[in-house]
Amino acid sequence: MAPPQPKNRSHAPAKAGPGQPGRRMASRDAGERAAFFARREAATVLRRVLRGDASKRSGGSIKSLVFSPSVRNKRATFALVCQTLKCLPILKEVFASTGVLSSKWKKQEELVYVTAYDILFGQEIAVSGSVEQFILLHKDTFRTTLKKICVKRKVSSIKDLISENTTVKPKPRFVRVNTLKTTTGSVIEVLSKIHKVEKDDMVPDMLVLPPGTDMHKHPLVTDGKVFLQGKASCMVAVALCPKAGWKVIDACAAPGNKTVHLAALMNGEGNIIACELNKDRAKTLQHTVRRSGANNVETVNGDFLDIDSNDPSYAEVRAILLDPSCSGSGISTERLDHLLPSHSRDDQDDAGSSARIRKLSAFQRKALSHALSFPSVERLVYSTCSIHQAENEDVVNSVLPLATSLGFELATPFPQWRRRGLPVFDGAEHLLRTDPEDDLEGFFIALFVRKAAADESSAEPSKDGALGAKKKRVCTTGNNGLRAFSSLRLSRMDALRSIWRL
Ligand SMILES: C[S@@+](CC[C@H](N)C(=O)[O-])C[C@H]1O[C@@H](n2cnc3c(N)ncnc32)[C@H](O)[C@@H]1O
Repeated sequence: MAPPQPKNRSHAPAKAGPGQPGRRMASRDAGERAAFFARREAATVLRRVLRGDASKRSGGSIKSLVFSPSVRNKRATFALVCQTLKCLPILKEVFASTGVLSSKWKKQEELVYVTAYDILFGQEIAVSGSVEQFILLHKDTFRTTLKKICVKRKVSSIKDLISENTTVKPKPRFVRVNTLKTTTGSVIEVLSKIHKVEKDDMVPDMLVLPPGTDMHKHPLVTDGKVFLQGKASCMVAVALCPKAGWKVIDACAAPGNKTVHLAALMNGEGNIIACELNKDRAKTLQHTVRRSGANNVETVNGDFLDIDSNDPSYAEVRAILLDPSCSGSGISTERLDHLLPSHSRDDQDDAGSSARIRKLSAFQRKALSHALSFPSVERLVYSTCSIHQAENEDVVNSVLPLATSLGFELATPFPQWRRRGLPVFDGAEHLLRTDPEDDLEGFFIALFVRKAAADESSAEPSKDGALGAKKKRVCTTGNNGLRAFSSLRLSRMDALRSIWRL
């Protein structure tokens, strides 16, 4: 029976020599110490993940919990948490049939699971922690039970047992070049020395790397020259297409990936007000803004709904990006939710989850109506990373009478994109959906454009067919290969045709 090997573990297995391990920490070798601490860090993260999952509250995705500043050995912790989660149903079955999990161990069951995974399936480093000793004491019983489970399920190895429900198609790694700090050309030059790098054919400054490419610690990322942002997420700011110099609100902004993307699209010119309700997430937002080098972003820790749209300081807001809290059902694979116990219970449509979606969509409607009330807004993007109609088409449909009365209409971002909104009302074809099958996450984008602004912009071009003597920065969400903000002399009609396909 071949045990599965851990992936991406930075603490290499250390061979315990005769006479080892010593009883005191000081005498443990580096491998033992690393394993000892990694198990405890992983257990802390696992507890938060499982509690969030059990209560149906989002306690944060596995990734966000692992990559929080309090976790020191992120890589090892991430690997250990994911591997333990993959094995969790089997481990629970083993503990249930052996009956060794007394109330004493149940109090620290996450550490028991992590250690059991690590000693039974991962690295067999025996250290003198009490949980480690407990697992070692029963190791042979656990192995015998595992063999019986394999026989019962008719699989030849534990590896097969574990991969039964956890295999996910690998996706390319998308990265966005932060043009406030560097150029796409220079990033390609650096990355192509070690990876196959391609330019995305639709989103400017987006690069596509092979699945599994780990960029988390790459200097380009830590220096803020590159952001690890998915393609669908990047389509949102490109769809909004704010002009350099505009005043823009990012209404629900943390962690700030779209805020700094907007800043880059605006070439750092103009003013972005990035609003975030949650205090801790507002700090993350500030950190993201600092890392990006954007100096036209003002962060506000507060409720977007409390911003008075009639306050003269917001009278010049021309564009709003509204990416509110949502169920995250479109990025559940990315968030590794398929590893969570609730996923396997197939309770996605139970009463608790419908109530949660109803509550979210009520907030989304309120926030979208509020965004529409800003007097000078010309362009407004509403986006979610949800696949639920209740958070997407239904929200847009419910505000359409208000939007129409205020002079807005739906426009078509990325007209060449095939997958549009669910056909549940006239005009849903303007909406955009992305799907995990497109190798992306499940995102939804609606673009509202104020008719007066569109009409004014679509006035006949001047005699030379250009926007004016000066080169204008023009945003396109159009055809393959076009840059989002190319310094091109485009005729007004051409520009509008490719940008705001109404
Ligand atoms: C989906 S996330 C935004 C992700 C962000 N746009 C990005 O790309 O990095 C939604 C955020 O909205 C915040 N939020 C929720 N309600 C809010 C409100 N009433 N006002 C401001 N922010 C809010 C949440 O705390 C959360 O950080």
